[in-house]
Amino acid sequence: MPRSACARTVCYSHLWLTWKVLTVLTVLCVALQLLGVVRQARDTKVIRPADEQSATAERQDGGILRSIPATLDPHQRNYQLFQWSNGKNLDTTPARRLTSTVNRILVPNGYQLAGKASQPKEPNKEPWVFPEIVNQSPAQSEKSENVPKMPPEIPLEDKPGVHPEVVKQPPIQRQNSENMSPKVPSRAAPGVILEVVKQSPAQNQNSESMLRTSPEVPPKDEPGLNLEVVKQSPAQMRNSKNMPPLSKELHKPQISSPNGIHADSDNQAMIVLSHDEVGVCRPKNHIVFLKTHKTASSTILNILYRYGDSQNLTFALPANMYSQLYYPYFFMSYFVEGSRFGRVKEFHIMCNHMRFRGLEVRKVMPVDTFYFSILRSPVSMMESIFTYYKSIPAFQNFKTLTEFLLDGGRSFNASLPSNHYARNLLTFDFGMDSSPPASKVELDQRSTALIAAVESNFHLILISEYFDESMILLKHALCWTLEDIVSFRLNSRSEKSRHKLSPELAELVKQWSSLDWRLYQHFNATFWRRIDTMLGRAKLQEEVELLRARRAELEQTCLLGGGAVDPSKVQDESLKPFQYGTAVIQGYNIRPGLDKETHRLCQRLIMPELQYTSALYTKQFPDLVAKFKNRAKMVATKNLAAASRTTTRLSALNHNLQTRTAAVHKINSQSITNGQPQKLVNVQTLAKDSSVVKSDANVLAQRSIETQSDPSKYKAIKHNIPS
Ligand SMILES: Nc1ncnc2c1ncn2[C@@H]1O[C@H](COP(=O)(O)OS(=O)(=O)O)[C@@H](OP(=O)(O)O)[C@H]1O
Repeated sequence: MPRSACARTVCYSHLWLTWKVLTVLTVLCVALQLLGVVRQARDTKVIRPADEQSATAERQDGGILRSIPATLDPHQRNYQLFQWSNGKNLDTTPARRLTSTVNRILVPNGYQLAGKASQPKEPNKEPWVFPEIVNQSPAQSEKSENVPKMPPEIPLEDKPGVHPEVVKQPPIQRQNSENMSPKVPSRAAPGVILEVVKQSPAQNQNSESMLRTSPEVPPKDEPGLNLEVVKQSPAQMRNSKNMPPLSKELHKPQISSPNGIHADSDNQAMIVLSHDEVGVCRPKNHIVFLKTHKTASSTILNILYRYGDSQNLTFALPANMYSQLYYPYFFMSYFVEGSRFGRVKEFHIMCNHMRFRGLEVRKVMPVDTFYFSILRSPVSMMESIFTYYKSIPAFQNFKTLTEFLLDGGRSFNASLPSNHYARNLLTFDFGMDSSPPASKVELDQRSTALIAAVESNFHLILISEYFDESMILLKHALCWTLEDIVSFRLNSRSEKSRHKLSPELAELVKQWSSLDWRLYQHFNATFWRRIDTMLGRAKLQEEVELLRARRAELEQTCLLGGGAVDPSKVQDESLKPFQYGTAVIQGYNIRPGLDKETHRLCQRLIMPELQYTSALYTKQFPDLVAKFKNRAKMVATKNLAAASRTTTRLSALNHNLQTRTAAVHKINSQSITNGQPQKLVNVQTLAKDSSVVKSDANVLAQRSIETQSDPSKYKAIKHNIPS
């Protein structure tokens, strides 16, 4: 073969080989790509509901659920990954999330419980993170103009008794603006139906009951479980026979947890919450209680205060000795005293009024925090609100709630300060948009979003109408004792300031606060399902009776007259409850002659919110209180000096005035003698000067008296409502 032909053959064979290899590689690539597409499609199908829920919740809750900022510290970041991780066996609602993380409860991704660090991780339980959770969303950029940049320091020189928020408060309308309000989901609305999809097969058996109580189903047309619950009278509530019908879960086989609590085998959230890996019931000490308004929340606050106080736990108290966490602003971590500069290393309990914003709360509280709150029927709540907040613009011009409701909102201006109290207050407190939905479709979408947001941020929602039952549920959730949850009814109106609403007016309230009504209906139903799955009615009734017996015993021991009295009859001024609006808030008198220990216990049981908050603040921050007192003293001294200067000026002016008056009189009498007109105008000017100086002196003197008194009283204005 000629050399050239030989070279060509070699060359072709190489090319041929290369071509063949390339062809094989191409085919392989295409095959791999196809495989990838198929797998992705399958995965997407599996995860879509949860994905949609977390993504939609993020959009809906208007700042409660945001994407995870890269700037968060690893501790916080890990918690968030835990919160919204879309693991195969994790769920977004706290209860099921907990169920699916047995032995690793409330431990973020990658974290191991103490003493278990060396344990191998269970790969199938390792939650994986959905990419869009990590990427920052546009919603992440804070709408900071809606919240104060720093806790507004109270300049003591400023108007005494006036809460700075009254002055600085932006129109509530701004807080409800689109920026902060949850967006209505564009994709399939999350919520109950999606939850059913995500449930375990056993849970799915109960999907019928879940769907029945879904907010998608109009409550009016559905005489289901929740309505039966709602319709009960207080007398019925006390009788177990009249409790809502048992939900299906009760008929399923139950297992006993190590401490004897019965629980459904596939729904162990409550057990998991309070038990560690070896099943030991450990009292929970990291707690957030969203203190909603007019829902018996002050009674719960007292329970939490007593528990934390007796165990020397640290409360996340409002900065600057406020009584609320700068409500109605959206909560910011720096509203908490000691949260800045790492002054307080660990907070245990956060429970003062706030407008909830989960992301900010989680910056303050540890990862294993238990979140709970309480709801009350918007109907009885509205009656209470109207009496208590009578001075807000919405109610000012109406003599009765009936008149207000019959007006149908014609004179209601949502943008006026404090008017948020008048409509969908629960929704507002949970940090959501409380403006009324424009249509039934919007109501469906927004209430679904609201419920989803509450479910994803809270482990337990209690019901005020079933207060004692709620306390039993809470006791098990926190692994506390009966003694820990016993309480006296606080912040309660006397009978004479109560007005019963007719069924027709009750219907008007449900329409007026339609979001709150949906929220209440949903959680009323889930409350009873919780009872059925966690305890069973018989056990619940047994424990409720024990609780009531203990309360009766304490009432006999502690209370003079055995019960509540009107504020005018409260003997110890320091234990008088805060009075507001046209409500008459009752208090208690302690029986005399008690031993020191019992007296102390009784005193704590009846201590109203403001006084207890102030006492805890003083206990936690004695140095700051001393500073406040010093500042108050300094301001008082300054004011006194100013007042005395003014008095000196006043007497000089008076003297001057007398001299000038005498001079004017002299001129006038000469004028009269000479038959000329009097120059009275001079006298009037002098008198005016004198009265101005006098009133200045009075203001300063009053201010100095006020600032000399207890600074906590000076600042503890419970409600930020202009008088
Ligand atoms: N244990 C118990 N069970 C049932 N209801 C109770 C309980 N304790 C307090 N209350 C009632 O709760 C209303 C006061 O609620 P809050 O303390 O949340 O009010 S506040 O927002 O802190 O001002 C107030 O309601 P009204 O009396 O209707 O105004 C209280 O009577």
